Amino acid sequence: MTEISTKPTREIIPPLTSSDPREWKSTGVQDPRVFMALVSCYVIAIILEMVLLAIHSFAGDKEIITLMVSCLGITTFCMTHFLITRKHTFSSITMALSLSCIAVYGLLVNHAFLGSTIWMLFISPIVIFSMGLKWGLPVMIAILVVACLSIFNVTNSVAGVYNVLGRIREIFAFGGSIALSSAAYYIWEQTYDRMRLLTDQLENQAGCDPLTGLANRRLMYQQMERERSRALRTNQPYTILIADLDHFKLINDTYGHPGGDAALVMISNLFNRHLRRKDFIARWGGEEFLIMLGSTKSKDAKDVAERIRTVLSKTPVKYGEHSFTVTVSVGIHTTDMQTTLEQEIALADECLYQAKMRGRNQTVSSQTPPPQDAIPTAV
Ligand SMILES: Nc1nc2c(ncn2[C@@H]2O[C@H](COP(=O)(O)OP(=O)(O)OP(=O)(O)O)[C@@H](O)[C@H]2O)c(=O)[nH]1
Repeated sequence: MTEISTKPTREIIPPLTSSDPREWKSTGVQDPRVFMALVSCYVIAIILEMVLLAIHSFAGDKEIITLMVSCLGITTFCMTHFLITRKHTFSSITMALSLSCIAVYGLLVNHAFLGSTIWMLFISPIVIFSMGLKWGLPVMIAILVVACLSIFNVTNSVAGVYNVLGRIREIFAFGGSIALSSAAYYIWEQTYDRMRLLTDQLENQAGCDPLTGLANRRLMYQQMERERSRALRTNQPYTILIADLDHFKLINDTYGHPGGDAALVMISNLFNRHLRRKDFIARWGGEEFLIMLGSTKSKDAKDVAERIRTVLSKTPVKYGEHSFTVTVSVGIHTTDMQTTLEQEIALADECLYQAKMRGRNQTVSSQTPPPQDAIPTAV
């Protein structure tokens, strides 16, 4: 008996919006909640810096005031960049690196800037979550090495107040924040990947026809809407084919419902094999398929439909010891970008009806001139 595969025969494209920081680099932050969370981080950093600035202004320490004003300027610049582009990688890395430099500078040059390395504890999560473990961890280790060299080379009066144990403690805390951030990132990545896999599986199941593994109507509408926006943007027309198997009731009556199912699976796989990966195909109804050919003009679409029709009529369906052929009628409509998607589907359906009326096992396009005998002759 023909083996019935219930595996999806083609990859279902997941929605574009993502909460995965690994994708923000190219798409920018799409999720409004994540966007607001990141903006809040910048606002909190600005408030903290303003409070520190106010305290040091009160104390009248000019050098620290200059450092705090620099921090404030950098954070404001990074937040503005993020608000405009919605991409946070550049902003967070700029902020993390420049604040590290200021912290190290404060430690080395300004002896009163005690505890500046404490601020570096915030830098590890920002860098690791922005760049990922692959790049973030080496960057953080490099910053840690610089911090070690700096903190143990302090020759000014800080050295007196800041004993060796204190320095070791600060470096240990900084190293600990790197280790903790890396572990948190790793756990998050594993959990996110697992969740993403499960979500994709659920989405696939919700959008798939269980028998053939093709997209169902719901998913097909989403894919068609996406292709339609692309076509309107690029001004490249797409074509809709509606293919309906001929006399399928007879096949069910002759070979039973399982025989009909085997034919549907074999035909779906055949359609898939003869279409490009960028074309969309769905099981539109019982023995009806809707195919959307992206960037395809009427003439080329007609060739594709003819090729599918011919191949199908020559390929026998094997079911147990039975072997039989199935034919298909196809309605074709190429968009003129003026009508709605529903109207275009209706026009392709009208062509399918014409193909059935003209005797089945044929293709009819809305651009095909009607047969000679249908044109009334002038008297
Ligand atoms: N085996 C099987 N049959 C199905 C499935 N869905 C619909 N059908 C059958 O497909 C047949 C469609 O019959 P009709 O609508 O009369 O069309 P037809 O016999 O193909 O005739 P034309 O379309 O006019 O050529 C019905 O017998 C349905 O039971 C399915 O999932 N599996």
